[in-house]
Amino acid sequence: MSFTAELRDIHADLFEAFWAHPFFQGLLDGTATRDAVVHYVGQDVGYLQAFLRCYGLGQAMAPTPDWTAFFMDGARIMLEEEPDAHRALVEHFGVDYEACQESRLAPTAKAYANHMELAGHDTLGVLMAALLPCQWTYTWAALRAEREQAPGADHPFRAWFDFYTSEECQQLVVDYRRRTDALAAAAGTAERQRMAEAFADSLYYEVAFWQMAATGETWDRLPARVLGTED
Ligand SMILES: Cc1ncc(C[n+]2csc(CCO)c2C)c(N)n1
Repeated sequence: MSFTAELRDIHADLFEAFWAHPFFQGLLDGTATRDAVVHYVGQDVGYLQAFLRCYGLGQAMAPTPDWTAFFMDGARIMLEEEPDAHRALVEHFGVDYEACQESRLAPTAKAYANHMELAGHDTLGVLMAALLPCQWTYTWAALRAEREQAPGADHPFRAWFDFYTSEECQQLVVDYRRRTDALAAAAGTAERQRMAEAFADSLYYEVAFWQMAATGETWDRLPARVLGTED
């Protein structure tokens, strides 16, 4: 079994938790609240900028022109296409995408961004393993939603589904996995271990990011799960 197929198996529970999280289910059935969605997108703008910096760190480690092109193309897609998917989420609530960016990353978003950027100062393999869950979870969950719930053409978040289920995004997952598998195969035991851990941490943070949105987590407002007021 390939390195990434094995990680997918080991962490099937986290993929499931990502899918089943009430915030994501709320995006699917259209019941997500305005506050949660605006907080999510407001935080995600900063997260995406950290992701773009990681593509820069990847560029700095690119061993071949093919790798340079991979990171350049990834950054281009993020700059040109990803914002549209997110614009649809907030515009449904009459909120301007450009206006909703929050000035400070909340604890969970900041921890995730820091984790990815630190991986970008390790090896190319560790960086790729840290970045992979981002593309994989979103495209996997959006395809599953299309398959199981068939959100209609009039779904308020149609552009979100269209982007993450696009051929381009599906191909990115294939490419990410192929590259990560090749790096894992060439890595020694210690590096492969750090790759596995970087992947697991990012996957965990993907679920935690939904939770941050749902609880309105910020530095000033502790989430209910910390305050012990969650029922
Ligand atoms: C918290 C969070 N996780 C994942 C994504 C999705 N995403 C972010 S960058 C990117 C492109 C990778 O090449 C993708 C698919 C998001 N928007 N926010």
